[in-house]
Amino acid sequence: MVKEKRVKEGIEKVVETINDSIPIIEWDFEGTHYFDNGPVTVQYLLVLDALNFCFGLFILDKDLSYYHLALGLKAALQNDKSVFDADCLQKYTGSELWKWLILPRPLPLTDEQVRLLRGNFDGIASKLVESCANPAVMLVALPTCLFPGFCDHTVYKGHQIFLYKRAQIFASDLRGSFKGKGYGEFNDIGAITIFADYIVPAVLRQLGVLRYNSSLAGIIEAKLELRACLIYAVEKMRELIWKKSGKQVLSVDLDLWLWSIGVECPSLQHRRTLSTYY
Ligand SMILES: Nc1nc2c(c(CN[C@H]3C=C[C@H](O)[C@@H]3O)cn2[C@@H]2O[C@H](COP(=O)(O)O)[C@@H](O)[C@H]2O)c(=O)[nH]1
Repeated sequence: MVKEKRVKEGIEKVVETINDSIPIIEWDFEGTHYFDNGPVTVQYLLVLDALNFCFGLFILDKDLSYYHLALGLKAALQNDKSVFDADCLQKYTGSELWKWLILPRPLPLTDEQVRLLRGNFDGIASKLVESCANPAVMLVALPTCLFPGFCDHTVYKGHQIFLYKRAQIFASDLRGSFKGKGYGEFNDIGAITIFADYIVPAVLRQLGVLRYNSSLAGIIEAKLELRACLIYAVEKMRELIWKKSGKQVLSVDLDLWLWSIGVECPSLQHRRTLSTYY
């Protein structure tokens, strides 16, 4: 599916176009996220990223997107500051969730989403963050241990592959939201890779880095390969920028740039994916 020489050519072209540095996109450029500079924001982000999947289910409903989730949770929190307390989270049912998110219609699979929220949640997300010495690495490791819904790994041709999209987004969201301070202070953010969803591979395809036949997107194995190739290509892109200019760009910044291109390009062709992992 991916030819290394072509990937290399595609990456060289992109790096040349952006003049060895990536366009800086501000976190929450859309203005959709809750922020109060304290532990409630951490709780909000953990709940958000626990549910940050399976918008692919709304394949028949183009009006619903990630933004409905971010805004719905924000509105719920503005209405009641205790809405994400652990004892409340324990009680929600799937059908309660969609009413609570003020969505125009019921969401499929919400019972599964709520089950994942309950997970091993023993209360306070900010304490989880405070307990991590190397926050980025630990914040990917801990949720994947504590919450089965974050365990975005699979076996591929006899090898276990770890992608951990949503756990990594949680760490990156903390950093972005708190602007690198307090709960968002990370000394190891460089350890995080790009977040392998179904939008950024399509952006890299549009930019000429990845080439694939869109009919492949229906096959589970091909989807996994695509997500893995995305991570590979972005690591190569960072490497090339480093070699050419000595600049150390972060995958989280590359992600935000590429993701923002994807969500702001209505003509971008990507298949939404039915998965609780991404
Ligand atoms: N690679 C990558 N994928 C991301 C995000 C985010 C959230 N980023 C926010 C955080 C701060 C920023 O300002 C952004 O607002 C969501 N997604 C994924 O996209 C898909 C949305 O599909 P649709 O249902 O069509 O809206 C879905 O799989 C969702 O999990 C990201 O950052 N990177």
